[in-house]
Amino acid sequence: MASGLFFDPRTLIFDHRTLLRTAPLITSTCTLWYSLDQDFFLNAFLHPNHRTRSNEFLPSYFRAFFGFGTARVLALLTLTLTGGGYNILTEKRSGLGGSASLPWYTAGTILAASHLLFVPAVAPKVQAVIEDSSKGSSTKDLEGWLTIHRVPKPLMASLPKLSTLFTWALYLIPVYIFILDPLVRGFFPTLLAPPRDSDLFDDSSAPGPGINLTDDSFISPEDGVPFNCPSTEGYRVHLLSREPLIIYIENFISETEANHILEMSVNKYTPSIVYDGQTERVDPNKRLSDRALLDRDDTVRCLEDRARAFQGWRPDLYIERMWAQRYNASGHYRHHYDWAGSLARGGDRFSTFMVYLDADCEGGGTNFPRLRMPDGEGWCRFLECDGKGEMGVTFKPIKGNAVFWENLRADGTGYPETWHAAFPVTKGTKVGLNVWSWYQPKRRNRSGR
Ligand SMILES: O=C(O)CCC(=O)C(=O)O
Ligand SMILES: [Fe+2]
Repeated sequence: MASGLFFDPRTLIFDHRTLLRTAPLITSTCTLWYSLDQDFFLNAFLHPNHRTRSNEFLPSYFRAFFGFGTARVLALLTLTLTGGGYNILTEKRSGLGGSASLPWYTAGTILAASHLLFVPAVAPKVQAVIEDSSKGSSTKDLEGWLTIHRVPKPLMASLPKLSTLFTWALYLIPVYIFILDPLVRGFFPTLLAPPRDSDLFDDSSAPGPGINLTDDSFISPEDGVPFNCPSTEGYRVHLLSREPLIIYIENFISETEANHILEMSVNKYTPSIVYDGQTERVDPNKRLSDRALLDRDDTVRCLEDRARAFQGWRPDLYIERMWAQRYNASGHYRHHYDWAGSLARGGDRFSTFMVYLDADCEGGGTNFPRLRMPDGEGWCRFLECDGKGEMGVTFKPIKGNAVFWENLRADGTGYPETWHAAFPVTKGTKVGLNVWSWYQPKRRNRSGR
């Protein structure tokens, strides 16, 4: 369970996992540094002014130097392989959030292990220096050994060998993904902020390719069609986080409503798609589920109404047409944001209700790796509390309940903490309902009217 053990600015994921994620980078940095130092200090023996005395002195120096040197290199390599292996295993086990970093940890660890392949090449040269096999020209053997440790001559003779450099660079990438990127987003949100509303919605500018919030195949307009809602509504709310706002809602939807939606969608499912900013496609690796667009009957209109009321009938919010999402065994949705940073293009998903319509399953929790586990024991009714090495907060799918969160800050930038996933369903079926509210500020002219 995330405990804030290591580093915890602004509730990002800085805990003991952070330390373990950075471990291979730290040890491979030490190896790189050691390699640079070794090259620097041993090269002094090759200086023409020292060479004659070096030839005499080097074998005995090497006998003293080499025991410690080898132990240090092997210890660092063992730590790198252990750290790399640990990250590979945990990323594989979580199956999701680590997906982006898994190839880098794997490549870095394979490359680190491949350093052992150099042993047959370097061992005879080192042995030759130690035993002074050349009888007075041990600096030649040293030269041969150092060359193996460096980038080949035509490139940069003073750099350590490429595999050491590459190992280091490969481990840097997951550290960027998990630590540097969230840090930058957390502390400098304005760097990624879209232009101000007054710049965006200037009537004098030509309309760009926009998200069409008047398209009723996409948005559920408030069209005045009358609808009946049962009078027995009643949900209980529990505040998980104020910033970003995250509220757990018990009984957001009644059993009758949930069953009705399950029935109306049963014959309408098609494979879910992912959108990469340009195209929509089915990608079972990222998202394995089926989805069904819901007709706007009384039950659905009641839910739209409930979602609007829950958000204080906030102006400029538009409820997206609702989709049921069905996950069978091994169904999942990898970590993602529901927001797209698309305010500039006409709107963005301001908030999400993740409603559990059916939860006759094992697994399938909704995971937020960048949230901190709240303290109260009471949360264990709704959250996975047994740890299992997972990160952040995982909501258990419970029929009728919902998780509500706001995706956007007041300035329109997305919250990095809302990075979330549907963990794989391991048994049975889970059906979720997405209720997304789009935000589109009213167009203003340049004078701000
Ligand atoms: O099913 C879940 O737990 C989350 C689904 C989700 O994040 C989505 O559909 O955007
Ligand atoms: Fe989502």
